[in-house]
Amino acid sequence: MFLGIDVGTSGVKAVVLDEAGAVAGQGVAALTVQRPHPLWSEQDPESWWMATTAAVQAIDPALRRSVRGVGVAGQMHGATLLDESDRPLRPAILWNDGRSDAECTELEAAVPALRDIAGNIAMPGFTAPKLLWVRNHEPDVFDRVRTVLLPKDYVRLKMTGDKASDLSDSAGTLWLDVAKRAWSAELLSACGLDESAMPRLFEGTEATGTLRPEVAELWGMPAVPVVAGGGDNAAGAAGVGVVKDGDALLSLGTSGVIFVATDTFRPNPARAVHAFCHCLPDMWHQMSVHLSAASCIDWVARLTGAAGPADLFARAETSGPGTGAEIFLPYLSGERTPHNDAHVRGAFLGLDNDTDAGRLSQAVLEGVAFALADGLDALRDAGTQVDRLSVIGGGARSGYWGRIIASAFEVPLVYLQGGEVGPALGAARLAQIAVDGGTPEQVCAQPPIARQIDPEATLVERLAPRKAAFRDAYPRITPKKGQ
Ligand SMILES: Nc1ncnc2c1ncn2[C@@H]1O[C@H](COP(=O)(O)OP(=O)(O)O)[C@@H](O)[C@H]1O
Ligand SMILES: O=C(CO)[C@@H](O)[C@H](O)COP(=O)(O)O
Repeated sequence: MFLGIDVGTSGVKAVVLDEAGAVAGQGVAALTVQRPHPLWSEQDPESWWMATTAAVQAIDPALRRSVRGVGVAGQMHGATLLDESDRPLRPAILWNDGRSDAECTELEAAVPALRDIAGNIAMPGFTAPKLLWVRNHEPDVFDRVRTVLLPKDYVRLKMTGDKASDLSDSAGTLWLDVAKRAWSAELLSACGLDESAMPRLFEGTEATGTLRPEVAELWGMPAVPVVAGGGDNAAGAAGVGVVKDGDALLSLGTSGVIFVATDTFRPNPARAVHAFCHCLPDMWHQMSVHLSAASCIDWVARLTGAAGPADLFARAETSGPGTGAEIFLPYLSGERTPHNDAHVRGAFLGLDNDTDAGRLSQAVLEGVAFALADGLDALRDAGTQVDRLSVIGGGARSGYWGRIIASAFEVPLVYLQGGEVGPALGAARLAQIAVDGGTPEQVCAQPPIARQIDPEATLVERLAPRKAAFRDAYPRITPKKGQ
């Protein structure tokens, strides 16, 4: 048995895989996001640790006793700043925090080679500009920073006592030389840091330490090896067999992500396409990243008084896809791909006297699909072909949303067993490689197909003018780009 842990934004998911690689048990524990000021998005690192323990303890004790290795995955980019005693100095600044726009400009000016080394535009979601923001705005905190960790690596520190990370997650800091798979002294020094503040780097398939005896006892399992794991998207890719050049997935978590595995480092920062290491050796990936995807489901459910995602989908279905006048722009936290705009905010357009909760809900499902379709186009403009997508994340629970997305993309969607908990599944598979051996192709093979959703000709036709109206709307709602 192998345990995989995913420190997501909405909650921690823990799964146990059996010898055949199937999900034998799982536990979840919710997390909340704090937004004390406009543009800010934070979580308390201690809440990750408490939720991780709760999620693991929710798994059947008999399964836990059989665990032979643990893998960790998690939300990327979050700046977790520790003092000399490894205590958090402030709440972690998350991947969807937009406060560090000015510091992105500062960083690009300080290191003209940044886009070549890091493979990406400096965007506020990444870790490096957040550190510059702390240096500029909270110098007392900055002076006391001894270690910077990513969310899953803070949980690892609590699990094993080791400061370690994998390359897929570390690439999202903007301090990694992504081609060389090593920290870049030049990028670190532009933020007043050096390698002594950074965790040791491992491939995602390598063990980084062993569960501390007191944690093993708390979790009811042996003191087993802990593997490096991956950022949630790369680990999700390992979970659903996105391991060869050109394999692709769509993640419908708090964020929406289109991830394409590549066998070489192919930076193409135009239109905010990301290029990072994969969590598998000698592999990289490209991504389009959308800051609000399934989170919009929870948001509109709250707004319209729906009981939760399932109720929301039932309401949306009553109005039917592609029929309303309403258009939704899902930029509740700003957007990365393709706009790189931390300041844009969401909007509903085309409201009329017939607008009701069902039509608003339907517009939200379509608006997220159109934003993701913009990301797919950005990847295609970067020369990347996508012929089909495996779906992972909580949003994979809805076939109705899948119909809308497949037709907005004009690309088939494949749903694989365990896809809803893909990053945790992948983390467990990486632990299996570290403990039992085997190649990524063998251990991280594609799970059995649960269903496939193809584009529907009539829906493609109905959505096309709505997608065009969506695209026209962005310049009109943002003074920055629309002037
Ligand atoms: N039945 C459902 N249909 C569609 N989406 C759902 C359903 N149940 C939960 N979700 C969505 O799943 C999201 C959480 O997905 P998850 O992959 O766990 O995100 P994260 O990793 O960011 O925490 C929630 O925002 C919620 O809207
Ligand atoms: O910022 C990114 C990727 O660059 C996000 O994908 C985060 O990694 C958060 O993931 P979820 O919580 O939505 O799974």
